[in-house]
Amino acid sequence: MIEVKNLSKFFGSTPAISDVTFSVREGEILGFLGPNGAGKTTTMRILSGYIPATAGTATIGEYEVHQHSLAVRKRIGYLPERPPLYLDMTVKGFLGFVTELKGVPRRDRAYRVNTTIERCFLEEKRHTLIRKLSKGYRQRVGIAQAIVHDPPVIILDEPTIGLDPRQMIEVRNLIKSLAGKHTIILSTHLLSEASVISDRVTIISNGKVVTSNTPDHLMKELAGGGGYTLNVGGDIDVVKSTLNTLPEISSVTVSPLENSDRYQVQITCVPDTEPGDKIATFIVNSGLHLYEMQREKPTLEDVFLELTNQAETEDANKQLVKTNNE
Ligand SMILES: Nc1ncnc2c1ncn2[C@@H]1O[C@H](COP(=O)(O)OP(=O)(O)OP(=O)(O)O)[C@@H](O)[C@H]1O
Repeated sequence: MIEVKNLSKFFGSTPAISDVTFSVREGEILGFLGPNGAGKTTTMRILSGYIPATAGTATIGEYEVHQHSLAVRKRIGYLPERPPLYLDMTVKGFLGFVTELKGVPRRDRAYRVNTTIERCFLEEKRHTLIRKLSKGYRQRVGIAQAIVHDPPVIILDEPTIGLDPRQMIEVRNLIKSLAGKHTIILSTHLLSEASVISDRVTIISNGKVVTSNTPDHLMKELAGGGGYTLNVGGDIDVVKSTLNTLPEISSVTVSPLENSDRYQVQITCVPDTEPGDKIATFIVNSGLHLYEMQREKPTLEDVFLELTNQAETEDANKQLVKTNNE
């Protein structure tokens, strides 16, 4: 549905994004995740037809966004970081006005406004002036203005920024309820947000895509299979070498616990394996006491920090080589 190929944007001689490539399938939610200044807003603005790219292409359906910016604007709903709301209008009045701007035929306007008010849970605020709404409600109106013309594609730039935790959950649930019928790109600097809402996550750092995958795959493939921490008693030497031969285990470290005859055993697993039962049975059958066993799973947070740090270090190294060569 959305194909972005080798997209770059320079502001003067500074690249905001370089060679950005990713795609989004129909009905999917893609989380576009990156730290501040990574290039998220720049990419969203190019996709929405607001600014041209310096190089590369972006297509929405069959339309290249720059060549067919009018056709593209009809097919997308865009929520910029700061939603363009008219504070002196009521929710209903404003959404009616947006349907006019977006070229919705007159006969369909009331229906579109009413359905959107319902979908965005704005019924009780329908006649309220926007200036009197809380930030959470304003954000819902921002999303409502993006979807009121029923576009197949929705682009949301940091939709929960500045909201309190309850409002964040409400807005996230609203976004999730839009998937399937719409294809959604959502930019965020919040890892937890990207992983709970998105079907797939594209991580961007320093203007470059670092990786794209499902939240589950990112954890499994990039942070390894995690492991187990055990607290055991008995003749540890007997099991240490044999544990190592289990195909699901990549390493075993044993350290004696202070003031005790017990040991802490740290086991690292091969990705995509869950050998917990096997390990426990093995320890107990070997005549050892198993006092405690804990699964240590890598978090997406670990992956994110590792990937964005790697990208920054690589960029810094390249810059150093360039400076040394000059
Ligand atoms: N109009 C502009 N002129 C000059 N530089 C810009 C402009 N817009 C963005 N940049 C630069 O491009 C880079 C990417 O900015 P962008 O706003 O796309 O990042 P972001 O990931 O959306 O960050 P944030 O989460 O802080 O909004 C930054 O270094 C920024 O300073």
